[in-house]
This record gives sequence, structure tokens and C-alpha cells, in this order.
Amino acid sequence: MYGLHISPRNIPVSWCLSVKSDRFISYLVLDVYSFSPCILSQNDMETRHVSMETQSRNGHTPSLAQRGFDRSSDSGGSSSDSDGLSDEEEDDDDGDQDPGAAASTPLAAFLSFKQEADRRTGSQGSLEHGGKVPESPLVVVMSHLLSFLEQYAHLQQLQQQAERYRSQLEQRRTRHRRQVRALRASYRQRLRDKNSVIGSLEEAMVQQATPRGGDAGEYGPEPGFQAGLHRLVESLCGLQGERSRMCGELHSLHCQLEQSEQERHARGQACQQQIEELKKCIEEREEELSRLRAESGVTDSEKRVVCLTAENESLKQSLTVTQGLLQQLSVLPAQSSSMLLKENETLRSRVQQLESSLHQRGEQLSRLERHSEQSEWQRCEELRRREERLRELQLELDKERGKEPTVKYVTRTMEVESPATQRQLAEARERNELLSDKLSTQSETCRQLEKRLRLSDVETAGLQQKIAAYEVEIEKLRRELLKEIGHLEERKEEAVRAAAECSEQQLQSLRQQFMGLQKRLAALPPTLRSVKTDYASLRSQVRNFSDFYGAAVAEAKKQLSVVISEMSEANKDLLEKYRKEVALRRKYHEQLLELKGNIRVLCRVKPVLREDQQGDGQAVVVTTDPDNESAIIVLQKGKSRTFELDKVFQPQATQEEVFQEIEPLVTSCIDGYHVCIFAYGQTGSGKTYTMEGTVENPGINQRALKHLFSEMEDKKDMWTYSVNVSSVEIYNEVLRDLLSKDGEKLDIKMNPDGTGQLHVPGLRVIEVKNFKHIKKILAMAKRNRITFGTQMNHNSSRSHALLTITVLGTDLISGAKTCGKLNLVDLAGSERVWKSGAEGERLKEAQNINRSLLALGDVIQALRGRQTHVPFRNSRLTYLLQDSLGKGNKTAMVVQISALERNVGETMCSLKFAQRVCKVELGPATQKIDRTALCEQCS
Ligand SMILES: Nc1ncnc2c1ncn2[C@@H]1O[C@H](COP(=O)(O)OP(=O)(O)OP(=O)(O)O)[C@@H](O)[C@H]1O
Repeated sequence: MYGLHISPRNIPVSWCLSVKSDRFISYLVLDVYSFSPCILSQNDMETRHVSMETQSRNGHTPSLAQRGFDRSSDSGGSSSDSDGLSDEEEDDDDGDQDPGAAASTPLAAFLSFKQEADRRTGSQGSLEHGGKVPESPLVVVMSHLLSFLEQYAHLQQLQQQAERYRSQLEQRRTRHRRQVRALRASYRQRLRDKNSVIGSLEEAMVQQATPRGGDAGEYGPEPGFQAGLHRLVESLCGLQGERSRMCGELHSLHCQLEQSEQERHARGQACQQQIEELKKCIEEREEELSRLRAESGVTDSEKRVVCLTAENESLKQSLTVTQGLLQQLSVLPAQSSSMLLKENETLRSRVQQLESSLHQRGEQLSRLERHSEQSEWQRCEELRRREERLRELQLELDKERGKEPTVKYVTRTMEVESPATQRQLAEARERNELLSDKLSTQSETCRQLEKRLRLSDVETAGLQQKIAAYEVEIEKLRRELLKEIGHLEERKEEAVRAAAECSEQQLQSLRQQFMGLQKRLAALPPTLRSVKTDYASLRSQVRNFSDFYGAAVAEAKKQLSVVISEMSEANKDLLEKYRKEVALRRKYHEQLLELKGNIRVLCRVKPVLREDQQGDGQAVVVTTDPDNESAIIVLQKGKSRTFELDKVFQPQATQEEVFQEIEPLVTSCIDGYHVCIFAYGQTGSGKTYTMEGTVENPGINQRALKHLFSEMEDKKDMWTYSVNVSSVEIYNEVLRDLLSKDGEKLDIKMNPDGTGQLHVPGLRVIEVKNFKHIKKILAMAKRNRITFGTQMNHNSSRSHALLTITVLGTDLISGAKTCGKLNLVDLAGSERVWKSGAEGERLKEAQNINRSLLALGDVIQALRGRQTHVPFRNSRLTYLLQDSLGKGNKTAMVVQISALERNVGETMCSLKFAQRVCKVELGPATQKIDRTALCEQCS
């Protein structure tokens, strides 16, 4: 176990932090005066305790750091008094400044002690546990604190070094001052000597220049002149000696300078070495810090989190196992299983809660880690700034060194130019003062840094407290979790126990069931025997039943055949009756038609359309009588005239209503009659609309064919039919096939078989199978018909169109054959040439149309007058309709009229024509039926 306590017990002037383990106790002692840390083992502390007690009894309280720094402070003290020392003494003093002195600081002692402790811990741990002993977070914090202190000690060392350099600088300055003083004195001396020499020389020169009297002057030098010369020679010799002495001095100064240069160089190297060491130390610290962070500290918390997660996982697994167990025990009573499920749910939610709280704690830890990282980073920053400062100091020092040659130069030139030397001296002083100022500011900076360090210490302490609090909390949580796990384990065991009990009960009940089944199995053989006898008797019964069943079926068949024969007889009677009924219906139908007249004339009034409401004569002059379906009244020039026809359709009459009226005629075609239905009227009165109609609202043609096919379908049990279709147009008295693409000109000829029937060679006749087919044929015929736009009709049919449908029927029972023919004719519009404005080709068309219509009128007239000769051959139209318009045929004419005043003339003409037709009697219609053989005339 590790523990931390602050013990002011035996050290009244220092704070003591002790790291206590099972094996050893280490003390970190912080001197309150010098703020210098040192590490002591237990023995050291014992010794120290004794010595301090002794010293405290003597009334003296020494500082540990003071002791540790005795040497450096001593050297500082000696340097402060070095002003009065000689050069030799100063050199000795400099030589005492050992760059490796830092190794003897308390911090170095601590480091060596710590390494020793680490080594011992490692060896002991490996011996005891055979592995690594995990470091407590407290130890990690301690080591962080110590690394702080270590760096602080480095800073102090740097300060001391700076102090040393300052004192050295001061010494050099004093030495230079002394040298300058000596030089000045020697210079003055030499000046005096020179002045005296100059004075003696001047005297000599004056003496030589003075004219001498007597012979003595002419014969040899005077004794004064010789003495001056002698003095001159002497002074020259003195000057030479002086010069050589000065050279010697200069040489010695050179030597001194070189020596000092070398010293400086050595010191610079030492400084550099120290800086390198410091850097290495910092790197080591950083590595150690990262290692610690990886192994302990933050990782420790992470390990705990991992540990808790693993525990959580194991809990989850146990929960899964419990769930599996619960599923296996699903046979347990519903109540207990639901209870277990509930418990399971609560346990799961509890585990989730714990997981979430763990997650929160993990987050808190990570926040703390971030915070500590931040403070670490700040510390590193601080360290870096200090390094930079140190570098600056180094640079300044180097600069100072670089200034030496200037001083040398000054020394050299001092001999000749004294004022210049003085000026440089003054400048050097100023620089010195500036340097002093800088030094003072640096000292100030150092003090500030100290302050900051103290603040960071306080912060570290706060962080340490926080870490401790978090650890306590984590420990609490861990205990809670363990408690919860224990609780869960108990519950799980209880559930397992309950499940085991329940399964035991189940086993018991199963055993009982098994015993019961065994008993029942023992009682089964006699039952099986009785069942076997029953089965044998049943088999024999079944065999007898099949014989009985065969006889019964044969009897039933006989009875059925008798009944069927009776039924078929009855059916024959019914069929006969039905045939009679059909014949009767046909007879009545024919009688009805005969009563109505053989040519039926219907009138359809065209409604007034939007396009008709243009121009003059828009008044409606045609009216119908609602009480009389046969009457139509036309108002012309103030006079009204009533026409009586078979049927008059109102303008609003539909296509279906019109067809209903002629439907009996179409039906008679199936029965072998020749029927002709044609539309007559002025151009644009609605003939094509009535016959062909539109796509949405088809006219008589399409509806008649549809009706034919529907009738044939109804009679298919008794009759088979084949339907052939052909279509021609008569344009300008020329016959053209509307179902042929080449549009070849056709001719009407007598059938060479001698029956007197007409026949058109080359006409395309198409057999139609169903109604869809006929639609296509009608569309083709419509496309091929010639139409042009006229003043009366934008899409006027300029030809007579004839659609011929031949229906050949065969009675399936009697073999009788019928041949009916239905001619559906859309006549070209009658028009007044002057009114339609036709000319050229249109005029020719109109003339032909009118001519053929006139021929039709003539035929009608002849038929009406029962003339022996009917002029059918006067036109192609009448010639072609000969077998449908003649006697024994059924004909219906739809007269189309316009109700407008402007067409009243044509309306009158049409109605007059219709009335004439109305009076035509064709005689009773004859059925074209061959009861013995094929209908030759129709084939
Ligand atoms: N009962 C009606 N209801 C609605 N529109 C009609 C009716 N009768 C005729 N029309 C319309 O009147 C116009 C002329 O009719 P249609 O072409 O049938 O006359 P037409 O007598 O055949 O003329 P043409 O002899 O010149 O061929 C057509 O657009 C047609 O749709």
C-alpha cells in the first residue's frame, strides 16, 4: 500500500512529503527558505532528525538547500569581493567554477535516489511477484512534482551561472580599468620624456644656430653641442628601450587575451554541454511522462474502465445464460416465468444504469486527463520559454565575447590617440551600463518566472486533490458495482435453483405418466384382438356390398334409359310445336308487311344544325303532327300542304328509331326475300347519315348487318347461313366496284344460265364471317366512294352507292335452302343545278344524278300504273335494282327532307315523289326458297 502524509514533525523549517510502501519509505524534503527539494531515504532522515535536533537545541536551524548549495554560494561570495583581488587570484577563482557541479545538487541526489528506488522496486517486484508492480497514481503525481522541482533547480543553476558570468564581467571590467590607468600613467611618463628630449634637442639646435666667435669655432665642436648630442643619443636609446618594453607588455597582453579567449571558449563549451544535458534531461522526462501516462496514471483509470467493461461483459454473458435457462424452463408455470422475466428486465436495466454511470465516470476521467495534459503542455511551454531565454543570454554572452577585439584595438591605439581612446572608453562604459540594465531586467524576469512556477505548483496541488477525489469516487462506484454483481449472482442462483426444482417436479410427473402408459400398454393386446376380428368381418361385408352395388347400378341404368326415351319423345313434340310457332310468326309478320304495303315510304326530317343557320331562308317550314305519325305539313308561300306517308320521323328521331321501323324488312331477308332500302332526297338532307351514319352513331347499313348476324345466331340450331357482300357505285352512269382497289369499270349483264337474273362480271363478292369483318368492308367502301364539296354539302356524295348483302340459308333438318338479298342504296343528292352553282364536271355529275333519279321516278310511275313495261334499263341504277324493285319484292324508301324555308322547293319535290311511291303496289312478296335442291339463282 502507498500513502501520502505531510509531516512537519521533526523538520520545523521544511515541508516533508513521504512516499510510503511496504518495502521502503522515501522522503521528499522541500526547504521553505530556498524552495530547494531533496530526496532522503529513511536512514538519511533518521540521521538528519538527530542532527537537526542537536542544532535546534543550539538555537540554529540550518536549511537543507543551503547545505546543498554551500559551494556555489561560497563561490558567489568570493566573486562579489573580487574587485580587490589580483589577476592571478581571479584566474584561480575562475578555475574553481566546475561545469559538472550540477551533479552534486540535491536534485541530482534525488534523481540518483529515485533511479535506485526504481531499480530496487523492480528487482523486489520481480522477485516477489515475478512481474511488474503497478505504480500508484500518487507516485506518478509525485514524480511529476519532482520533475517540476528538478526543472526549477535547473533554472536556479542557470541563474547562478548568469551570476558567475556577471561577476566575471565585472572582474574583467576592473582589470581593464586598471590596465587603462597604468597605460595612461606610462603614456604621461613617456610624454614627459619626449618633451624633455624635444627640449634638449631644441636647445642643441639653438646652440648650433648661434654664431660662435674666435678660432675655436672653426677648428672643432663646442663642448655644449657635444653634450646635447650625447643627451639626444641617450634619449633615443631610452625610447628604444621603452619601445621594446612596450612590445613586451603588448605581447603579454596578447597572451592574456588568448588565454581569456580560450577560457571563454571552454566555458561556452561547458554551457553548451549543460544545455545539451538539460535538453536530454527534458526529453527523458517527456519520455518518462508519456510512458507513465501509457502505463499508469490516466491508463490506470482506463484500465479500470476496461476492467469494469469486462466485468460488465461477463455480467451480460451470465444474463444471456440466465435467459437461456429461462427459455429452457419455459415449461415452468407461467407465473414464475413471468416473474423471472421481470427480474431479468430489472437486472438488465440495472446493468444498463451501471454501464451509463461507468460511461459518465470514464468521461470525467478523460476530462481530467485532458486538463492534466493541458497543464503539462503549459509547463512544457514555460520550459521552452526559459530555454529560449537561456539561449538569449548565451547569445548576449557571445556578443560580449565578440567585443574583445575592440578593446584590444583601443589598447593598441591608446598610445597615439588619447582623446579617441577616452571616447571609446566612455562608450564602453555606456555599454556596460546598458548591460547592467539588461541584467537587472533579466533578474526581474527570473523573479516573475519563479512566481509563475509557484502558481503552477498550487495548480498542480489542486489537480492532485481533484484526482484523489475522483479516485475515491471510482472506488465507491467499483464497490457499488461489485455489490450489484453479488446481488445479481444471488438472484441468478435463486432462479437456477427454482428452475431445478421445477424440472424435478416435471420429471416426477413425466415418470407418473410413463407408468400409466405402461399399464395401458399392458391392457392393449386383448383390444387389438377384438379389433382384428371386427376388421375381418367388415372386409367380408364390403365384398358383399360391391356385388349388391353392381346390381343396383344396372337397375338404375335401365330405369334411366326408359325415362330418357320418354323425354326424347316429349322433346320431339315440343320441337314440332316450336317449328309451327315460328312458321305462324313468320306468316303473321308477312301479313303485317302486306297490310302495310309492299313499298314502304318513310320520311325523316333533318334537324336544323349550326352550319345550316347561315344565309337566307332559315325559317322552319316543315312540321309534323304528334297525333298522326304519317302526316307531314309543309308551308310554302303561305300555303300549307299535308303529305300522308307510311311513317314520318321527327327531326330529333334517333338512328335506332329509324332502324326499328325497317328491321322487319331486314329480318325477312334471312327468310329468303329480296329487300331494297334506299334513301332519297335533296343533297345535304341526310341520306348518307341515315344509311351509313357516323363512327359513333352508325346508320341503317351497319345496324342491318348486325341484326342479320344476331338473327342467324338465334337460328343456328336449325339453320346454317352464309353471308356475301358486294358494294358498287354508279358515278356518271358508270358502275365501279367499291371493294376493289383498281376501280375497274363494270358492266351489268344477264346471267347466261337463262334464269333472267342480272349479273355483274368481275364484281368482288366477299363472304363475311362475323360482324367485325363487315365493319372493315363498310369502311373500305366508304373510303372508295367519290365525294366532293358543294355549296349545299361540304362532303357531298356524287354517286349512288349500293351495298348488296346476299344471305344463303340451309335448314339443318329439312335441307331446304333460302336465298335472301338486301340492297341498301344511298342515292346521290338531287339538286337544282342553278342553286348548287355546279358547272363543268360538277354540272355533268348533277345532270347524270338527276337523270338517273328521273329514271327511278319513271320506274316507280310504271310500277304504280301496273304497266306491262317497266323502264328499268333507262338508267344503271334502275337496271341494277331491277330484281329488288320489281314485283314480289319488298322495298322501303326513306325520304330525307330539310325543314328550312330555303329548301322548301326541293322538300316539296321529294315529298311529292314519296307520295307517288307510296301508291305503288308490288304485289305480295315471294320467298326465294328451294325445298329440294340448292337455290341455283342465288349461287
Ligand atoms: N338526323 C341528323 N342528325 C344530325 N346530323 C345530320 C342528320 N342528318 C344529316 N346530318 C348532317 O348533315 C350533313 C349532310 O348530311 P349527308 O351528307 O348525309 O347528306 P346527303 O343527303 O347524303 O348529301 P349528298 O347527297 O350531297 O351526299 C352531314 O354533316 C350530316 O352529318
